[in-house]
Amino acid sequence: MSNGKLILMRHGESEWNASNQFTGWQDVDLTEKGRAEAVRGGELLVENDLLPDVLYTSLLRRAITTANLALDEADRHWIPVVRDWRLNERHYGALQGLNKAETKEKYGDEQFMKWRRSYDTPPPAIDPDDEYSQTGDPRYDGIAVPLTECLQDVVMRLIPYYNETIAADLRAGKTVLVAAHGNSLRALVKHLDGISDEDIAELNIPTGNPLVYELDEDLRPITPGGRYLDPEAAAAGAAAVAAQGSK
Ligand SMILES: O=C(O)[C@@H](CO)OP(=O)(O)O
Repeated sequence: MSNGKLILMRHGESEWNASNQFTGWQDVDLTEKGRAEAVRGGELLVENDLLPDVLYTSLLRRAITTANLALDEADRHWIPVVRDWRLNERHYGALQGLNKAETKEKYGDEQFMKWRRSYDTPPPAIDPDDEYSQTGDPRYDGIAVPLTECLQDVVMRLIPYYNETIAADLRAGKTVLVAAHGNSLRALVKHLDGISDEDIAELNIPTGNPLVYELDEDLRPITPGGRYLDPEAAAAGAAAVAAQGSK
């Protein structure tokens, strides 16, 4: 049997994407534009004959709602769902809730980019009593809720999980939809494409645009970088993410 296909989908535009705030584990909703992106994502799945057999999501509303809207559009609302905190966005520590442009202005370009895109420098830790901390949130019962994470931390929580669960479904020939986040998907793409710790800084994932990977017998991408179902919108979307922080 040939391997299944892996479809990665970042959630549609969220309220805090629109207001340019660091989000991380904060559970914000989609905007109307984000909902429309999710529905368009579902249409693209149908147009490309890519109907998921199973859905993996984070525990965050923006990914869950994006998947629901896309799957409803594709008439695949009924497929099995696995939700796991390991697909959550990178925890943004004490930056959660802060405006990106103001943060860049206050700390300068270099520090801003280090916090946003360096592989191994986490932002300052959040106070567990901060209004934007997730400590004590019942959905994370039984796990050590992070107070901050760098991308390397996400790789270390996510890739073992991917290897045990999603990879097994792919080997069984399933078409797998992963609805997740900018930085958790950057961690997964880094692993799939073997991107270096330095080069991953340049990779940005657009909202609501399915990215499809066909995989060989070792689950390596047949086409490096995969294929966005709407490549033009993906290029514009990735450039917009890269430019966040500029006013
Ligand atoms: O705020 C966040 O959680 C992420 C994704 O929206 O932002 P960035 O692209 O700056 O890492």
